Amino acid sequence: MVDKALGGAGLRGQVAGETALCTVGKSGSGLTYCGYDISELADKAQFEEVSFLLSRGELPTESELTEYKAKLKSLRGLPDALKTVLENIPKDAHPMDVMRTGCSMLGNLEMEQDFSQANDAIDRMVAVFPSIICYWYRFSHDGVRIETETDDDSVGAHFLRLLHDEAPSALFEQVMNVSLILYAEHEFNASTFTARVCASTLSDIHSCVTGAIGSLRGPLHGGANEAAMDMIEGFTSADQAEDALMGMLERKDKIMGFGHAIYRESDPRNVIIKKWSEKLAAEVGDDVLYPVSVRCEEVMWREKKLFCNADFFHASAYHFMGIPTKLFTPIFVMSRVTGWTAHVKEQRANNRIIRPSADYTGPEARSYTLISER
Ligand SMILES: CC(=O)SCCNC(=O)CCNC(=O)[C@H](O)C(C)(C)COP(=O)(O)OP(=O)(O)OC[C@H]1O[C@@H](n2cnc3c(N)ncnc32)[C@H](O)[C@@H]1OP(=O)(O)O
Ligand SMILES: O=C([O-])CC(=O)C(=O)O
Repeated sequence: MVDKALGGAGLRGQVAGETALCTVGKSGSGLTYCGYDISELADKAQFEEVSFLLSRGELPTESELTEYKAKLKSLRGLPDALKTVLENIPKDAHPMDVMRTGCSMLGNLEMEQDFSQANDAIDRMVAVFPSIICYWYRFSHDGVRIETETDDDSVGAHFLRLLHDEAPSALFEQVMNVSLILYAEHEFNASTFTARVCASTLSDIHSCVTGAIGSLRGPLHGGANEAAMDMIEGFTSADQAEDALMGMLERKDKIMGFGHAIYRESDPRNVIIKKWSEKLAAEVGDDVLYPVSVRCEEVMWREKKLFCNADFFHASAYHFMGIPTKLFTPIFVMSRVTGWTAHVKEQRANNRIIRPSADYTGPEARSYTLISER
């Protein structure tokens, strides 16, 4: 039964299915993965434990984690045909389009033949997505063909090494770890719903993920971290940021990195990434971007009761780690692939094709006029 008050545009407030993977805005700090609170996971877990949890349903034991990480390490290499495709994508392409093409090409080369192969396909995507984006980025921007098979212990360190050609500091590796955990899963958000709709037709897992990447690309969803960065780096001080923001609000501009479709008062991921952004600011000696970000947060709450979502302080955090803005949303992909694919498996396990109805608002029935008489 649809709640009329909440229903309508954007399917807001309507239940579109069941999930055992995640709660958003219900218990604990407001976000849980398979019952585990996000703040505890971000504080204590490795991203690979979370990835294992989402694909296997339980946290790994120590030996399972060791084996799982060894498997991910062994899957970081790129097939030659995929390298060729990546080398042909222009430098000015959008990195999310590179991810979309990379995932789709992987599906051509390593097709999921039947659903029993899902976990192998998922592990491969988790392991190889950082290689895909960095191989393209370094080839198109620096003119080098990088070796993507590294010995780094974590997905986050692997990504940073490929990007910067050196092992990351312990702090940077930890921030990447936290970031990947925070972005891993979020119930029926737009990109996950895309993946589930695709899965409901019994399509293959690479098609589901390719579609989801397309949905995540938009600035109202994952693309907001890049859009937030574009905005804050234009501000020269906290006071100037406040003036500019007041003007934007006056003009009714949408402020990227603020607001949420489900959370009403805060996004539990914000307090976590904000803390790490502050640590990074101190580490790199920033005295502009972090204070500017904090002022934006204060102004938005004071003026509009709008709060930072997961994306806002990710912008400064990634920037402090020397990550180019256009790679921000691909990092989201590297993480959310775990949530998307868990939903694909959940959809498959209890499937009915997703096919809602529409209220018709077009013309009344009318008869066809021959083209010669129009
Ligand atoms: C990881 C993620 O994907 S988190 C989301 C990332 N996206 C962004 O940061 C983009 C900016 N934010 C937004 O566009 C929206 O807040 C969304 C898309 C996240 C949610 O959209 P909705 O569910 O429609 O928002 P909601 O119903 O809470 O909006 C209420 C009002 O606040 C306004 N509002 C919401 N967010 C913002 C914002 N960031 N800036 C200015 N106004 C806003 C809306 O325009 C709406 O006003 P209206 O009723 O006059 O149209
Ligand atoms: O849940 C949403 O609508 C968007 C979001 O925060 C996410 O996908 O992480």
